[in-house]
Amino acid sequence: MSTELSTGSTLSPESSPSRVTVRAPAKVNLHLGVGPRRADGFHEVITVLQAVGLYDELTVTDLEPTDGSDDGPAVTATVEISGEGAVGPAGDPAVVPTNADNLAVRAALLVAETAGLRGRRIHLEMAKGIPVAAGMAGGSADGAAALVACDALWGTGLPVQTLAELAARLGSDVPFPLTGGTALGVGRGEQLSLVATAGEYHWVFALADGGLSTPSVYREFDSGATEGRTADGRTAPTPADAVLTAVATGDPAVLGAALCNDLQAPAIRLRPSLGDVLAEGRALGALGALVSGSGPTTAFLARDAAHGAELAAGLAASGLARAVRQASAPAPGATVL
Ligand SMILES: C[C@](O)(CO)[C@H](O)COP(=O)(O)OP(=O)(O)OC[C@H]1O[C@@H](n2ccc(N)nc2=O)[C@H](O)[C@@H]1O
Ligand SMILES: Nc1ncnc2c1ncn2[C@@H]1O[C@H](COP(=O)(O)OP(=O)(O)OP(=O)(O)O)[C@@H](O)[C@H]1O
Repeated sequence: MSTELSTGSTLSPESSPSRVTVRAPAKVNLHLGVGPRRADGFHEVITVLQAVGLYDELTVTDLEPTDGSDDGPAVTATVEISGEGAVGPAGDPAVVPTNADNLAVRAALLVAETAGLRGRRIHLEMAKGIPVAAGMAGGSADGAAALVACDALWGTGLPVQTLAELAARLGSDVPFPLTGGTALGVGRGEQLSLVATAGEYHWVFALADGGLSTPSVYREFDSGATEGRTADGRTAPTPADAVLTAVATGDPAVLGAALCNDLQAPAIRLRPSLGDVLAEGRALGALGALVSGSGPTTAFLARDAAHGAELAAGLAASGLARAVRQASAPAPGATVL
C-alpha cells in the first residue's frame, strides 16, 4: 500500500546508506500516577517508564527519489508488516495500519519536513515483536525507530533534542523508546529524565485478546471525576516516590511492592477478566502484578530468570492469557543495527 504525504523542499542524499534497520523496545509503566483531565484533553501524569526486552525492528529502504517537483509529496511510503498485528480485519484497533496513520510513516514525514527534504520514496518493513494496542507502546516504538532510521538514512543529523521534540509531537509515549532504560515522565508523560536503577529485572507479560483503546481507559478513569479533581478527589497525579526509591535498591521484592497504576482500576472495569489474570499471577508467586499502561497486557515481576520461566509456564497453563512473554529490563533505547 502506498501513502502520499505532504510537502517539504529539496534534498541532497550525499553518501547516506540506502537501507537502515533500527530496533526499539516496549515499555512497562512501573508507576502511572494520573491527575485530573487538563483543558487540552490530556491528563497530567507522573510516570516511571522502564524499557523491556521485547522489540520491534524497523527497516527503512531509500528508493529512487521522485523528480522533486514543487507540488510533489515530501515522502511517499510503502509499508509491510510482519509479526504481531500484521493481519486481521481493516479498522480493528489491534491491527497495525499500513497507511498514513502508521506512527512510523508519520515520523518519516516529520523528519523530512524538519530537514526540508522533498520527493523521498521509502519502503518500511516493520517486524513487530511488541503486541499491538496492548499498553506496551508498540506504535510509539515504531515511531521512535522511524525517527532514528530516517535521520540516519537521509544523513539529516538532527540533534537528539530535536528528535525528542518530534517524538513528543507524535505521542506522549514516543520520546521514551528513543532513550530506553528507566525514566521519570511528567507533563502528559513526554517530559523525561533518566532514573538511576540498580540490577536487572525479570518480567512476565500476559497478553490478552484484542486491544484496549488508551483514550477509552482515560475516559473511564474520568468517570465520577469533577472539574479539577479525579474521581478519588485528588488534584494532582499520585507521586512516584516509592517506585523511584525501589528501583535504586535493585531488589525486585521492594519494586514489586511499590508498583502502582492509576489506570488499572478503569482498565479492569472495562475488561474484568484482567482482574483474574492479576490474581492468578499473584497466586503463582509474582513479586508484583499490574496492568501495563492502559492495558490489556498484564505484567508480573519475578525474582530472577528461572522464577520468570516458572511464572510464565503457570500463566500459560492457566488458560487466562492469549500468550505469555518473558523479558528482562531495563533495555536500551532505539538502536541502529
Ligand atoms: C497510558 C500510557 O501509555 C502510559 O505511558 C500513555 O499515557 C499513553 O500515551 P500515548 O499512547 O502515546 O498517548 P497519546 O497518543 O499521546 O494520546 C492518546 C490519547 O490518550 C489520552 N491521554 C494520553 C496521555 C495523557 N497524559 N493523557 C491522556 O488523556 C488522550 O485521550 C489522548 O488523546
Ligand atoms: N506502527 C504501529 N504499530 C502498532 N500500532 C500502531 C502503529 N501505528 C499506529 N498504530 C495504531 O495505534 C493504536 C495503538 O497501538 P499501540 O500498539 O501503540 O498501543 P499501545 O501499546 O496501547 O500504546 P500505548 O501504550 O502508547 O498506549 C492501534 O490502534 C494501532 O492500530
